[in-house]
Amino acid sequence: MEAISQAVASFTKAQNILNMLTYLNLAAYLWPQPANMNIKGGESFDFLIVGGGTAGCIVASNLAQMNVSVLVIEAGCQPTIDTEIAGLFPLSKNRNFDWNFTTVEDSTKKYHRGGVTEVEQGKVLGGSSILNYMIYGTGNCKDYKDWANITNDSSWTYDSIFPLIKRTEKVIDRRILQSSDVAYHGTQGKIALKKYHSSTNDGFYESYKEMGYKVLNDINVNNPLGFTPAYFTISDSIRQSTAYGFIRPEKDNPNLKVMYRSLVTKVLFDDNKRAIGVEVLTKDRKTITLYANKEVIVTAGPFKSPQLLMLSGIGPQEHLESNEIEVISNVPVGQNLQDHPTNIIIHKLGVVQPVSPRDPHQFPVNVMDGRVAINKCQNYADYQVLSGVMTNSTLFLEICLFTFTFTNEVCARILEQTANHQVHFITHRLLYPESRGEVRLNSTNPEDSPVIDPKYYTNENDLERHAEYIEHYNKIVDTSYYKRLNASFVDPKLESCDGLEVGSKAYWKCYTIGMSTTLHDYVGTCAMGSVVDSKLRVNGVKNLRVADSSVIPKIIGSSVQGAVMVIAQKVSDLLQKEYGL
Ligand SMILES: Cc1cc2nc3c(=O)[nH]c(=O)nc-3n(C[C@H](O)[C@H](O)[C@H](O)COP(=O)(O)OP(=O)(O)OC[C@H]3O[C@@H](n4cnc5c(N)ncnc54)[C@H](O)[C@@H]3O)c2cc1C
Repeated sequence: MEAISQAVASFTKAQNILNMLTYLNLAAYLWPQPANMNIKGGESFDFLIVGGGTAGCIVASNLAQMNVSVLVIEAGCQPTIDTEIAGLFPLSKNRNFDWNFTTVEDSTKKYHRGGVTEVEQGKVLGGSSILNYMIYGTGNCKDYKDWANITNDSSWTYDSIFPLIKRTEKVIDRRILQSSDVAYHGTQGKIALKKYHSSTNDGFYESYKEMGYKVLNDINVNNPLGFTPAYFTISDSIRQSTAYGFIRPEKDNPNLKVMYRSLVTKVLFDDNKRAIGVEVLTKDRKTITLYANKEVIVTAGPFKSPQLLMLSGIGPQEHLESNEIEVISNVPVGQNLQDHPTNIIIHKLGVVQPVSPRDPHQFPVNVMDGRVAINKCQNYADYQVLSGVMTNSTLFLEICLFTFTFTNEVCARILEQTANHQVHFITHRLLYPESRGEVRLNSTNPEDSPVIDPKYYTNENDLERHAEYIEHYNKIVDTSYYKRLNASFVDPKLESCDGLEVGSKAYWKCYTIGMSTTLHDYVGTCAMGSVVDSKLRVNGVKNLRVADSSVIPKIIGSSVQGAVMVIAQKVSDLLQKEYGL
């Protein structure tokens, strides 16, 4: 426990130093200057963008280049300098640019601080692309075929959206650029993508080959299954947030204005249910009204977009009426919440390693990305494994305690068993969960957090499948490389699994729940096909769209930020066409 106290103390100290840096706002020159002082209530803009997050920055930048006036209203601040340094991402948690949400009490989070999931979400220009883990993926053909089927709109198939992926990406990885895999990526976009190649991982790739999996230069629609170095939204050690990639180059564009620390509290409608503007609680706590000549675009993320719609009268009738909100459109806002249930697995490697110093400019682990299908004829994965070697127990504790918020006891028990050894740190995700959670209003106060209930594993199949897949992956401990390393699975000795034989089916089920966590891939709460149509227009009203992670109707088979960027590019094209811009 002494190691835990030390880790907590050094983590807190580092965060305090960074918080002091935040006040100096050293990176302010990179971003649009705050328009707060110049904007008075009653003003109008062609487009109002609610939330300058991952999607909002792309939409705002695209529209501003089309010669229309665009106002981004962002609840958070300008990005601080430390958020740009890729390796500092674990320190972003619980800072003032995180909404600091928590889920309802959750029986799958018994071994987490507070018995809940701490849900991080960016409250800053760039949104969650400022504090995410920078792993990049766009899903596979099946994902977009599912979206096209749900919306009955073939413009969502992979072939149709590939130009949007290509337009966003700027692959800078030399091995991809020199291979035929480059055909599946963009090289001229605004989000630079890099892979970390490291000989440390060679033995693991040997193990994967021995298990019958492909080791690939790249995972893409041509080669959807196998293991490869993960893509990161990092270039020259700098996080490639959408604020950095899309807004920074437009910072002096007179068409683009940004209000910071300003919370949109309501979308306003005329008698014909046409969205005409928004009500805003400004930084100095004045309530003002701003108008949209053309449309209001909501890009406030998977929790705040549904909350704002419900506060504005768009949502499930019964829930709105119970909150005494006048119903403008009765649609299932807040339902259909999805995330990839994620599990942590630790393998102790028989390699003793002196603590290696950390380089804040590098992602702290060389991550391998694996996509595995149980049925080898299937062309999409059932589970994804993101893993890498940790050579530093301080880093392990930081990730265990703060990133994944396991209890001190669980982290200490793992540490005891792995002291001074390298560990293979594995995150194992169920890619296609069937459970559906929900987001509800806590109250009619827009400053309150919404109620978040992910309902992980409430569909029995999810638990059965995830436990089976974890057992399936864990067979890696029988490979020659693992034997040579004298490597072994670390049992976290969860009280709820007492008496179960390690490796038995019952054990894996118990383990799956006990060690479950999240990588924050929340989607689906204003889903296409039910809340919005395939052109992202909110059903039952006019001139209002939602265009962020919340419109994803079915979660994709990879990390989600690439798909969020696709959605933002798509809505920009739709607006350009519809308004002849
Ligand atoms: C900690 C973390 C790690 C992650 N890691 C990865 C990863 O490695 N790879 C990956 O692909 N995905 C990852 N994700 C998920 C991915 O980052 C998100 O899915 C994506 O960024 C969501 O984009 P968005 O535009 O929907 O919302 P956001 O980017 O969250 O943007 C919403 C914006 O709206 C603002 N806002 C909200 N309400 C209001 C309001 N009422 N008024 C004004 N402004 C408002 C917010 O402050 C925010 O800036 C991670 C997410 C988190 C939180």
